[in-house]
Amino acid sequence: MKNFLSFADAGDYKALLAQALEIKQNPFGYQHVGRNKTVGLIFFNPSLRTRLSSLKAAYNLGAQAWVLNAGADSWTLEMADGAVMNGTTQEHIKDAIAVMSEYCDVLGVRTFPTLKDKEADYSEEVLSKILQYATVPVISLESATLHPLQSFADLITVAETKTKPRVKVVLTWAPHVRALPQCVPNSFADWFSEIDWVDFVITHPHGYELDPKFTKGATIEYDQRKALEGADYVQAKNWSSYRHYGEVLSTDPSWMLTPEHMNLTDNGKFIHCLPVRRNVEVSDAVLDAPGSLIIQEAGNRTFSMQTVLHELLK
Ligand SMILES: CCC[C@H](NC(C)=O)C(=O)O
Ligand SMILES: NC(=O)OP(=O)(O)O
Repeated sequence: MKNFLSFADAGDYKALLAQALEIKQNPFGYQHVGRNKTVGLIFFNPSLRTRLSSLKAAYNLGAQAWVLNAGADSWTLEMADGAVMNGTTQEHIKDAIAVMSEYCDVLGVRTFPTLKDKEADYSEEVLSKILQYATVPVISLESATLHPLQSFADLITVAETKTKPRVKVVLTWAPHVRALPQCVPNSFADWFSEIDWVDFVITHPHGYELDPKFTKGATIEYDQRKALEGADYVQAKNWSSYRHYGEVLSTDPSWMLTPEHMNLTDNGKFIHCLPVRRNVEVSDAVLDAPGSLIIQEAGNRTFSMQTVLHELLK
């Protein structure tokens, strides 16, 4: 593993999953790997789970860690190569990333999409610059198109709770009051389309089709109720349109997940990456039900990150 940016970087996902389940059972058993190492975390956007679970993962592994909120704690960064920096930007990203690489052994970076410039976002323009200038391995803490640490934690959660050899996993779109990135659903599809013991279904209104490069192997079902029939796991998440880039095409409240929706499943368990707009995306009754795994799923963010750090630092 050189960097951790997508499912492809997981390599043998079965081995990585087994390692994660072992680390979860023995979280302090690998401190020789992190001793005398430093984890750097740069956030260009807000975070609770990713920020805190990454620190916890570093400490579990015996490493030190620092966090930088780009633009708030640091100088205003210039992203354009060749720019004449006589305006409001005070430091070029090429200098900032090269310098931060001097202060850590692995660099985690969160860089959300613009949701305005589809070409820039889907070419991962900012992450590509970071990869170009970093001199240490890079971990995506959610990039412009993917969120691999979240999807890996989701896989850990499903694997450790499933009671059947093969499970039906459904990703359903949910309404929201804002335009959100496609990163979480793209990444969930990037991972769950490839797991050989999962039947993977994506359901959403017309116009919310994700980039086909992530949804190969998934069944796309526009009828949410039909998609939910017999599901073992349901992940709800809002995303803005990929085709009509960044647009909110629907706020249809009938897509909000309720117990009536979950009654269509096969005693299905519920997951959501959080943060969630309660009673807009998903009802309290679903989020707080015995079959809701949202807190266990959030807890598994520590172990997805700790496993990746172990692979990159060992
Ligand atoms: C983990 C989720 C992060 C982000 N959520 C919001 C609210 O921006 C998203 O939807 O990608
Ligand atoms: N799920 C997740 O990544 O949460 P944060 O955005 O709070 O880190």
